[in-house]
Amino acid sequence: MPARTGEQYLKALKEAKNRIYIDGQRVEDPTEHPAFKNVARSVADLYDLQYEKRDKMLYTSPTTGDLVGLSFIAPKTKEDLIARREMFTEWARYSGGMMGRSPDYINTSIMAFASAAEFFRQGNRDGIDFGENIVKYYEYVRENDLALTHTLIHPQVNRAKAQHEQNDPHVSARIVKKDADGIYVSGCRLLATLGGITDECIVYPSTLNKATNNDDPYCMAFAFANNTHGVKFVCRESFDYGKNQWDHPMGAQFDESDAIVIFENAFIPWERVFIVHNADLCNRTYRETNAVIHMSHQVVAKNIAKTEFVLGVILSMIEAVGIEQFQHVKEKAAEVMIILETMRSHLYRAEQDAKIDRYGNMTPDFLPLDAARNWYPKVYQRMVEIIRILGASGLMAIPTHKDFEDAEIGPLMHRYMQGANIDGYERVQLYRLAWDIAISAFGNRQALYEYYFFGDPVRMSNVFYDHYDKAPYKQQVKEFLERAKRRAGITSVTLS
Ligand SMILES: Cc1cc2nc3c(=O)[nH]c(=O)nc-3n(C[C@H](O)[C@H](O)[C@H](O)COP(=O)(O)OP(=O)(O)OC[C@H]3O[C@@H](n4cnc5c(N)ncnc54)[C@H](O)[C@@H]3O)c2cc1C
Repeated sequence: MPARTGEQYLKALKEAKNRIYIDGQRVEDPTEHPAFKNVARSVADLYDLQYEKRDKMLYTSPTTGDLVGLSFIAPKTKEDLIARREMFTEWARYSGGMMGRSPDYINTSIMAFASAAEFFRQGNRDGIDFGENIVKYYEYVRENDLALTHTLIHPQVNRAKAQHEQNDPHVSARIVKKDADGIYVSGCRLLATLGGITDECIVYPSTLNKATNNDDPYCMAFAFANNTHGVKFVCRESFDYGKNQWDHPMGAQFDESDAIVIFENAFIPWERVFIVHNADLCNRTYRETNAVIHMSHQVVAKNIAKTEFVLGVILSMIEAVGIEQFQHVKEKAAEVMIILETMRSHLYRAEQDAKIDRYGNMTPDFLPLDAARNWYPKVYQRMVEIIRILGASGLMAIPTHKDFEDAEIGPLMHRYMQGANIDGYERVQLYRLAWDIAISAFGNRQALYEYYFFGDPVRMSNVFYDHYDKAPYKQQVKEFLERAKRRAGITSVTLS
């Protein structure tokens, strides 16, 4: 089947009857429910965008010849990588980078997993070829253009203990039974962003939390349709308050929702299982399949689009209230410009230094992408802080559209909310956008998302440190000190 249209996506979501819960109630139809309908519409728009810009966003499927989404491509050349990045950028720009979980994020990972089928074959058992399973699943998702969410982490019960050591070892999702047809899973996993409105979910091993063999029952990778019997998605309360997009420009369109996923003896057929009872494979999955690199490529492209958008908001605010001549204002806007240019440099270096990996894919250089994904969680916090510093009271003097419509106070708002060269109506709309990025529940969730979505940045930085090639730099210093000793005519010091 060729790439989906928005209408096809919405129809499938409506018909799936996934078990989604919010605020103590089952959601019958997310395409009509106030917490999900607007963001579902945004995802539908992304699918439609693939057709509006088909030359940039679709490619010919190697198996069916249909035109499918370019985010699924297994890149073979640098041109493929660049084309894929341009596709990521198109989707990211639609939301100003505020939809972290547009489907391209997961699409890149299943492409990498399928390319690395031999990695999954290391876990083959009982006549089941896990490598074949992942290849077939990738092709199924690509040909049906499905939207996927994923869950990586165990519930936050007691982080000082492994899963098998927990007081209640049945909290985190685990394999409770296996038979000739598949596995049965019970327990809980976190945190499925977009889970309320996706077609399927993948349970992945964590990128950071390494397990021992004692945790084997928790060590698995599998996929399932969201309407699988025995699966529930419990979504957090919505930050889409049912307002119009003028009042809530972000929350009313892009609140992706985050869901707790609960399994109650859920049956997963073998063909959807990729790793079973195997801590060793789980610990190595991301690095050895290169999935983390392809996902980082999407993330960095998305974050460049996000930085462009935040910069645009900051520059518009500066102009709106005439604060451009102040030194610290320029300095702060320049900070965001420098973040943008630095992120671009990371991306371009990663693409420029890309190489064919052991699976035959043109794979970006991980080091600059890894640096960018370690850095952005911190600098994003600074970007929204800059919006707050430059916005000041303007971020609170934000009457709603209804205020502007009111016969009595509307004219007052037009006049008293005006900016340097801008009418009050337009200025407030701009500042409401800034508020929704930097102040609102939606905006604060974005900041938390950027900080944590790829894993705990503290532990990520430790992994970065551990893998970094430190020897050349220590050697340089050693040689420098040796030279100083030679020049000073010192050979050794005798301790008295
Ligand atoms: C908005 C949002 C969306 C997300 N979306 C998804 C998603 O779609 N899919 C998904 O799978 N996950 C998602 N996540 C989860 C994300 O992967 C985790 O938040 C991240 O891996 C950190 O894990 P945690 O939240 O369990 O924090 P914890 O691991 O519980 O950490 C809590 C605090 O304790 C510290 N800490 C805990 N253990 C250790 C340790 N061993 N060493 C050092 N410090 C430690 C951490 O530094 C942190 O400060 C999302 C998270 C957020 C906030």
